[in-house]
Amino acid sequence: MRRLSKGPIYERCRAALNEHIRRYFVERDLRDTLAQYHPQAIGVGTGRGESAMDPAGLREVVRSDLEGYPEPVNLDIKHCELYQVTEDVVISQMLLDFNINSDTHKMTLRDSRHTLVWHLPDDGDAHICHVHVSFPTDLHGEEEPYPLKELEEVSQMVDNLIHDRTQSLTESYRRLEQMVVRDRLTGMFNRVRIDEVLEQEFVRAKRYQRHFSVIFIDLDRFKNVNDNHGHLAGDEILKTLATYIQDNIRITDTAARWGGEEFLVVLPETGMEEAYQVAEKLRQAFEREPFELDDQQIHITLSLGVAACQPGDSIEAILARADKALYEAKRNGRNQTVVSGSC
Ligand SMILES: Nc1nc2c(ncn2[C@@H]2O[C@H](COP(=O)(O)OP(=O)(O)OP(=O)(O)O)[C@@H](O)[C@H]2O)c(=O)[nH]1
Repeated sequence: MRRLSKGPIYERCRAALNEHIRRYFVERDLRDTLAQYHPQAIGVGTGRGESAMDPAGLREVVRSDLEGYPEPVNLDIKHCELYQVTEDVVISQMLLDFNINSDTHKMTLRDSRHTLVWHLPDDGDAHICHVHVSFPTDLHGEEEPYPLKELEEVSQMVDNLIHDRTQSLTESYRRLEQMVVRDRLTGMFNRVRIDEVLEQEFVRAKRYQRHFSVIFIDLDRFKNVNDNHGHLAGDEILKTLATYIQDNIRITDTAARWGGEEFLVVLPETGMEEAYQVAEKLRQAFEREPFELDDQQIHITLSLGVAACQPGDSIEAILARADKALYEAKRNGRNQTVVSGSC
């Protein structure tokens, strides 16, 4: 634990502490005060003991304090120190004298110690994770009334808790993202993700005068497969094709299920000629792959349409050309690759 006297962490924590003093002791505003507490904040003293070991308990103590005496509190901050515990956890410790003197309340408290554990995330506001208040009147013998050491342990615990929560949030976010950008059946990216990739590729190609190509891939006479062998068999073929495409493109290429039995591959840094070769390699190898359906071996073919980004293009125009090329491939008898324009 290191005492802070200057630097960005010091300034940030000092500003948060000043704000806390204003909200808690001057404004006495419950909502604003509670907004500075981390949802998992616990604590409150006095002495060594803690009276609120759960977040709801702590909030209740704050509420009854502020509602019990809503007037600004006269206070004299006699001493204030900040200690850094970890990269984003700081402890502030203040020694205060209070003086409340109204018609209904009269109280003077000297040398009250307020210790707060702050979490200062890189990407968010500072929050109070732990509060400890102690009054010297609670001193028994040699007992340490301001247990910094213990708070260090508590802050470590809070730090771990926040770390765990962040991890589980990241995991939930990842799962959610998977649900949003992945196709349920094949596990491939869906339209949402490929649209983003197209956008990025398009911007990059335009800015740096680079090129890229796209390939539409469509199963031939797939309806027959569904009709003759059932929808589940059709699903298996879609899954096989998805894996097959993934396994046969470069790591820098992105493939997605565009919809139904149609797939799209985006190939950065790839001109028409090269994209055509990729498409043909996929087509020829897939044609050779036999499928075992209802004790029959069948071969399924692909039709492919290729287009490359040209100067003055738009994403819609590139996709429209690739789609037109695919349509040509179907019209010309299927099981072939057609490029839009010349290679
Ligand atoms: N099993 C299965 N079939 C699907 C899925 N999505 C689309 N299909 C089927 O894909 C077939 C597409 O039929 P069509 O558009 O007539 O195309 P096609 O039979 O492949 O004929 P061409 O494209 O002209 O060669 C339909 O039978 C759809 O039901 C899916 O998720 N699973």
